[in-house]
Amino acid sequence: MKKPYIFITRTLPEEIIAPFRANWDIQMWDSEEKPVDRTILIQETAKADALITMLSDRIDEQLLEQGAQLKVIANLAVGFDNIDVKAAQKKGIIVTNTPDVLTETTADLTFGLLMATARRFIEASDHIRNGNWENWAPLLLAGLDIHHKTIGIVGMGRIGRAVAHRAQGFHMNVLYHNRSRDTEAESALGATYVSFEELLQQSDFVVCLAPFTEETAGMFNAKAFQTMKSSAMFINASRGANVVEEDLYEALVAGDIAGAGLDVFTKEPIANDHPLLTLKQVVALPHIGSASVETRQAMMHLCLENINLVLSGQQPKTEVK
Ligand SMILES: NC(=O)C1=CN([C@@H]2O[C@H](COP(=O)(O)OP(=O)(O)OC[C@H]3O[C@@H](n4cnc5c(N)ncnc54)[C@H](OP(=O)(O)O)[C@@H]3O)[C@@H](O)[C@H]2O)C=CC1
Ligand SMILES: O=CC(=O)O
Repeated sequence: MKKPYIFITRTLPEEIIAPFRANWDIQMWDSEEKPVDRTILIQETAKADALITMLSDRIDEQLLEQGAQLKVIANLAVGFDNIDVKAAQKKGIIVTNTPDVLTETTADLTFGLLMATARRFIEASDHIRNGNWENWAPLLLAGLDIHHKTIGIVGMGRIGRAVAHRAQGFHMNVLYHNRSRDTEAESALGATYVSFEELLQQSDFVVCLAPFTEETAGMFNAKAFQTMKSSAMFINASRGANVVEEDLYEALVAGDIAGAGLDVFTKEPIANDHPLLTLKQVVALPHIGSASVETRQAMMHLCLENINLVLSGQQPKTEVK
């Protein structure tokens, strides 16, 4: 019998893939960093029983139309805004993602990014490397305190709750905003539910962890930044398109807010001459929220496990509904 054909849109470590080669015919795009050519992806989709995709791959209706025998798409991410899930479901194709296994790692990075922005880690490191450190000085690279401040989390889901847990350790006052209240998070984390506007008005650190959807697109715009305290900082670790980047730039230049920590951008990779990158009060990271070796391996294992379950007629562990 013909083995199922699996196409992976980036090169993943062979030791993770190897155990599956006995039962599956597996091909990988031959680059770890460069995205697969669209034409190749279309050709591969036409042959594949399963795809492992990256968040940078656009899986739209046109592509899905080619998937004559495609049964499952395993996205190597918890976010799935790169996939037209409705179109996949219409074709009977199951979509899976990688929740939970990346929650703590992404929360670590998000809180670290908040700290790096507030305490000016990157500027401080550059200060030494550029040979500018002349002496200890009373206000040299003085930043903002984090402990006992107010953090406002927009998107108090799995990662948001894990960030709130870290904030508790810093004795922070935790506010959150979701579309619906999470009373469990309120009692477990001492978090207070507020409207989006109240969160913006009261928080010292506004942290975006809501997924990219039609509702969240551009929710951090000029009005939002003008509602924030001028001493507050904005941290985004979910999706760049939740932010109007031109408005963020203007807000930082005008002093409407004090700084921004960004792991995600509307266009990734962001151009290295992007105006945001010219501002010293911006800490920018190349979308590395879940990037620990252990977690990326766990995400790969989960993708493979989901495919295995679907191809053997069972329910995947983490289907996107
Ligand atoms: N930087 C990185 O590398 C990573 C980024 N991510 C991003 O983080 C996101 C969150 O992941 P995770 O915590 O697992 O997801 P969850 O689904 O657990 O949490 C998302 C939260 O967002 C809330 N939400 C949804 N829509 C809105 C809205 N319109 N306004 C306010 N809140 C909203 C949801 O609550 P409710 O439904 O009640 O509104 C929910 O609490 C992912 O979608 C992904 O984009 C994830 C991993 C790594
Ligand atoms: O951005 C990363 C994800 O897992 O979603």
